[in-house]
Amino acid sequence: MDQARRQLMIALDLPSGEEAETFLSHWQGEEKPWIKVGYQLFYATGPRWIYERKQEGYSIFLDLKLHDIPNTVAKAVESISKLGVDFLTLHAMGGSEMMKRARESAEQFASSSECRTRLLAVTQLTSTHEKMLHDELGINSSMEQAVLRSAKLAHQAGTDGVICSGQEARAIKEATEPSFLAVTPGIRPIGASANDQKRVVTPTAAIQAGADHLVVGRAITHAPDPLEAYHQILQEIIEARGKLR
Ligand SMILES: O=C(O)c1cc(=O)[nH]c(=O)n1[C@@H]1O[C@H](COP(=O)(O)O)[C@@H](O)[C@H]1O
Repeated sequence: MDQARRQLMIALDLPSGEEAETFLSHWQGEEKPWIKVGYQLFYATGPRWIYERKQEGYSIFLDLKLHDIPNTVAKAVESISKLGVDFLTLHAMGGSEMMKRARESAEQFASSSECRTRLLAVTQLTSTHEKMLHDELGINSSMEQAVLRSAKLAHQAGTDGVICSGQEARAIKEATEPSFLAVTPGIRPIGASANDQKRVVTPTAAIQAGADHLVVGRAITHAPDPLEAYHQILQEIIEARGKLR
């Protein structure tokens, strides 16, 4: 898979396995895209569907945003690791002990170290803005400080990277290390509606900020021609990468 395709992940926020498969048939004859499966599709289909897609050769990001006591999360990671998914999310707000136990489980239950499920910690959701952080969550720092605090905690606890907005990707890389993954949802091509997202950036801005992967849902899934929308974003990634050199 070329670099740009590896970087672009489609959030398959769709209601059933059947609809997801019909949607993915747009890519027939092309390399399989990276797919992210979140609450809606996972609760509709379950682990078997994920396992089957993995067997078909999809790279899968399972976005279950685990957040519970350390033992419960460790046991969940144990079950999920057996599916062989590539990425899995958990909330950094669950704390360092929870994240460490998750990492231990992922290592223990991977069928080999190359296929260990990589753990990504959610810092602050991209639907959160600074006023919400202060007024609703009781966090009295700036958004960047709050995100960096979670990212450093996740890094120390042994996660492979974080979910953040492209607005914070650069600062996270500087505060941790370049290989610590910055995966950025809240991607909006110029002119696209932000919907419920608050901290949005364009594909170009995310690449310029050093994002490793871009998660794109509605800009592709709701497009009249999803494959064309996917290719337009791929092209934008390729051009932005070209300008980095
Ligand atoms: O963990 C995620 O993937 C995630 C974290 C976050 O902070 N913000 C966020 O939007 N996401 C997910 O990324 C996708 C974004 O979808 P669109 O807004 O439609 O592009 C959704 O599937 C969200 O669940």
